[in-house]
Amino acid sequence: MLNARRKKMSKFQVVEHPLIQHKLSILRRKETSSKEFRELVDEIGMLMAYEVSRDLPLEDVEIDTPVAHMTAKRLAGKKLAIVPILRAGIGMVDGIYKLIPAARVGHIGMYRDEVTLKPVEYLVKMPTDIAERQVFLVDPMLATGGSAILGVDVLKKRGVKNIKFVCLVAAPEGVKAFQEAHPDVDMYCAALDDHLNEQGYIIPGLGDAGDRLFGTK
Ligand SMILES: O=P(O)(O)OC[C@H]1O[C@H](OP(=O)(O)OP(=O)(O)O)[C@H](O)[C@@H]1O
Ligand SMILES: O=c1cc[nH]c(=O)[nH]1
Ligand SMILES: [Mg+2]
Repeated sequence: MLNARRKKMSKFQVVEHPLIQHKLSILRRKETSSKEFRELVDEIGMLMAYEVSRDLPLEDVEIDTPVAHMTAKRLAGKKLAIVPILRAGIGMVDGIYKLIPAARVGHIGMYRDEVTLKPVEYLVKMPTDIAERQVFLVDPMLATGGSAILGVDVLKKRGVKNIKFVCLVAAPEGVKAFQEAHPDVDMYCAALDDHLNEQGYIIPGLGDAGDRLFGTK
């Protein structure tokens, strides 16, 4: 069940903004170079951040413009962190950072074992006050869901209570597994694709996001 029809299920939102959908189609094409791929992931990351940050609370602040005094708005209290799942998640950080420069960045290193498709954790580095921050956990791909689920486990183990997961391409299998494991974490993606193939790749997908970003393999 993909939507939040049951009482406790998290939100699952496909962000259908035309700019995101246009850029995603270029991203998927096999002819797209690593340079273009990096630029597009950066741009789509920024556009996704616009949607994901829509409900951030505001507070009043007194300011002076050159001609008058006014009560303006600023982001209230809640501190933010962007946490990419390495490697591919790194590609989404800068775009979000540009919009929210006060955020801190934590890193979770993980790769998928090619045979078992289970995630293997190799690095965790978080801001010391991560438990008090709202976290955007980012990774372009949600396939079986194993990496994102473990990413949220890592954050919850460190006391983080407010997490949103942001990806570009999701498979239905991964969405289902994620919602079952973490029904309290909202999910945002740019596309919900059809299925996983036998090697655990998203179909139609875009191939291996990490390899395309960094020109490996
Ligand atoms: O939902 P899952 O089945 O866990 O698959 C998704 C994971 O696979 C990819 O990472 P990969 O293991 O290729 O590592 P990389 O980013 O270093 O290439 C991707 O960036 C996700 O982290
Ligand atoms: O299709 C997929 C699945 C997992 N990881 C990727 O980079 N691509
Ligand atoms: Mg990879």
